[in-house]
Amino acid sequence: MNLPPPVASGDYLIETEALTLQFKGKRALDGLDLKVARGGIHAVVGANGAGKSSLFRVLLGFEAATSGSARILGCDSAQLTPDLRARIGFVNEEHTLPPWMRVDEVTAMQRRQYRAWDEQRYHAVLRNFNVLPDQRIAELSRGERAGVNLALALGQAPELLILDEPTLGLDVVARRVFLTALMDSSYTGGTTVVYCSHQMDEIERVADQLIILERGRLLHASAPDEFCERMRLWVAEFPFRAPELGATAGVLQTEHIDGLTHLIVFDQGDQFEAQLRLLGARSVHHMPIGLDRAVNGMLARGHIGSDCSTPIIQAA
Ligand SMILES: Nc1ncnc2c1ncn2[C@@H]1O[C@H](COP(=O)(O)OP(=O)(O)OP(=O)(O)O)[C@@H](O)[C@H]1O
Repeated sequence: MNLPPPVASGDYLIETEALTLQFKGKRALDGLDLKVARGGIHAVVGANGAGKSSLFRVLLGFEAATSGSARILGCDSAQLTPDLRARIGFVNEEHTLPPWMRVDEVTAMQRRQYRAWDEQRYHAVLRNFNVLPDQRIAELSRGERAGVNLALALGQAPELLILDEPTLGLDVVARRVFLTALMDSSYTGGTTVVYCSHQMDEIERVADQLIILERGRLLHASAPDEFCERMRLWVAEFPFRAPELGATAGVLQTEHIDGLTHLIVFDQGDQFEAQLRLLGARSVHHMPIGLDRAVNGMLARGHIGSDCSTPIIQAA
């Protein structure tokens, strides 16, 4: 793999410190400390309104932080030069391309603008969409527009690619193509990908690093497998009334199903069984859970509609 030279400040492509973005009456980012190392695919997840898009907007210099710092490719986000911008690709859910331009015109523009333009990579993605060169952007379907956007971003051969819910509106085949292209550009093209999505199946497939945001703060960061290994589904049978377990250490979510108590639990070892037995459980067993359920359990506790909105864990 042919990696570009390292950036300043260790080899973190993204670094934020106590980053806060305050709107009237709302705090989108709340003292966020985040480091994203070079290489791989980093998935940012969080409930609606957790601050994912706000983070991207501040990092790319589209929005000024209220306080704290945000650095991207070693440079203050508020001071990005055209040269640095050329090393960053960005795809957002709105797929904002000039609607009046033809696909071939937009492509020619990008080809001129980016010195590292990779024609092969561009066509490898675009050929999966039924897009004609003389079609105007406004005439494309939402999914086709997403495809053109991604092809353009990957053709740019960026050092860092930031994608804000890019697969919204894509059909299953297009989504697979998209994810394969992402993995290919990360593993063979040396692009570091930072990707935000609500699709856990996608993240499970492609992500090397999972970053969980909650209300503008970092709740967790690790490899997805590592995160799942720390989560367990415990199922206990209480012959009499099940005790209230919501406040028990590690318990993220409690459900009562067919007379059994189901608990999603973080970072608790075998002593958790003894704890449940002490509380009167007759039978207890546990099993691993997938990423979807694990993230769901983690986010449910701090969710805006939840009874318990205090985060249970700090960032790893
Ligand atoms: N211009 C704005 N004015 C006021 N509040 C805003 C503004 N932009 C974002 N917010 C608020 O900041 C919070 C974070 O928004 P953001 O778009 O970053 O969330 P998100 O994690 O991307 O959410 P989603 O998953 O729903 O796209 C939300 O509560 C949102 O209402």
